[in-house]
Amino acid sequence: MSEIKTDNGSKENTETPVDTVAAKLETSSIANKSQDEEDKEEKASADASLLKKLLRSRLEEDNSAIEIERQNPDSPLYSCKKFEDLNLKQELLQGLYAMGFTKPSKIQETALPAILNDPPQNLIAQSQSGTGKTAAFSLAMLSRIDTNLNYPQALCLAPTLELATQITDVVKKMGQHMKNLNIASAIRGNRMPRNIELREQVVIGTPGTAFDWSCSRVNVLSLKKLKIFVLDEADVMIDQQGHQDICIRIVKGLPRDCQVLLFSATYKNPVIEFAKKIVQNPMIIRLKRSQEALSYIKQFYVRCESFETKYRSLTNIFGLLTVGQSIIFCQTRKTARDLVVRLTEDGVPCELLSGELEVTQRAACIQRFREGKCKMLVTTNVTARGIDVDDVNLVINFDLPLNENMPDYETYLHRIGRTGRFGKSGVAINFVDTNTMHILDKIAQHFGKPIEKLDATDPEQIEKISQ
Ligand SMILES: Nc1ncnc2c1ncn2[C@@H]1O[C@H](COP(=O)(O)OP(=O)(O)OP(=O)(O)O)[C@@H](O)[C@H]1O
Repeated sequence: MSEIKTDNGSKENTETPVDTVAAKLETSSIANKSQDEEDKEEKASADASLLKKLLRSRLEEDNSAIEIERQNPDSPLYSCKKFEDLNLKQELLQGLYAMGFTKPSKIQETALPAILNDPPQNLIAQSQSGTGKTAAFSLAMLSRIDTNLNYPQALCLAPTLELATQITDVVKKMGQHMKNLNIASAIRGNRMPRNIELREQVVIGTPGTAFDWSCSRVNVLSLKKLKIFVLDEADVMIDQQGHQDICIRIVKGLPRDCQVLLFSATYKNPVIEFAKKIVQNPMIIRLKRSQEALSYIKQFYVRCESFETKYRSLTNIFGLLTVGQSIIFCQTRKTARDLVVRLTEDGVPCELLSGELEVTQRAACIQRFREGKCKMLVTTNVTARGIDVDDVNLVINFDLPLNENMPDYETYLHRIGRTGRFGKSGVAINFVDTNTMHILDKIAQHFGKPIEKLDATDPEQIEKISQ
């Protein structure tokens, strides 16, 4: 059962006869927006990040390789296999144990020795979501501050209020045994009286409010005594209007010896450029996603020139294959919605997961999928990043993942990596047309794995793919 919020804010049950589904989707508030607006994924990347955090149940560890770049050859380069070897304050170790952390994650093994060292080392770290970045910088902030001093010593910025709140929760948990630890939230709605300086040692918030508190109007947050500045979700940050400039202005106000750490889940060019403006002489650590999963996935492509032919191919495939759980990826919210409407009209049970839903509704939808209550999920790029389900054995790229008309390899890997997890076999089928055939070729080349042609009208071929 799913719920969709209507214009008047009331929630309705969408487990209704087929003919009303389209109408319901159409009446959802976002469905009335213009195409441009609805396909805009700006806020969606922050939402997706939050979604991942809400849904995450464990650390995402695989056989990723660490790549390190150092500008200062004197900075320490060793990996630390135990938290006990990091010279942490006892109460911080207790906090880690209370959180159930027994040993550092892969990114923490490499990043922590460098960032906890003296003199402080600046760092740019990139690894996918769920690999322990938040825990790493929370530990760094809590290690650097002196709780006997009542002024801000650590500042951490995240792109949205919700993401900042998630970080605050982690820092609170980790610092639960530290006496006199106080944390301030520099987020919208937290009003501060003018000219009364903050006494909290850690400040966590969003760029706009932090800037307001420090550089412009209220003047309650002095940057001058900060020992550590953390910028989280740099990739999401640059999607948010104006955040880049504000961050750069805040960094300009930091003392020279303030340690700067920047974290990002991706490492595309705009992120690198932004990172380099913020962080001087950084050590750069990147955790490269393992491509091992691809060995367990059979990849195919079907030539389809229109929505109609894609739809027919899809129904042929589902008519002939025994599918456990499947995810169908579309490029836009509109395509995803149109597809769900058609499938529902034809009596195929499926659910729509897209940016049209509130974050909590999305989390509930993914939860139903995880529990196996929903077997087929139709979704868009960004919103699907929180999905972590072990039983998906078929992924269909109704549209190939593109980034400014170029193949988006990372997203491709991420999408089809949803099948073939933990050595199970999976199938990925790509629908391509004349305009995207060259994109598929590039994807096959990039990963060095063949993508076989499939005739979706030939029952024998379809049956063979699952054997
Ligand atoms: N060393 C560890 N041992 C066990 N669990 C850990 C460890 N470090 C982090 N975790 C847990 O793993 C999950 C992911 O960690 P964390 O949120 O720090 O990752 P992240 O890379 O910051 O993800 P995101 O980019 O989505 O914020 C969390 O549930 C966290 O509590």
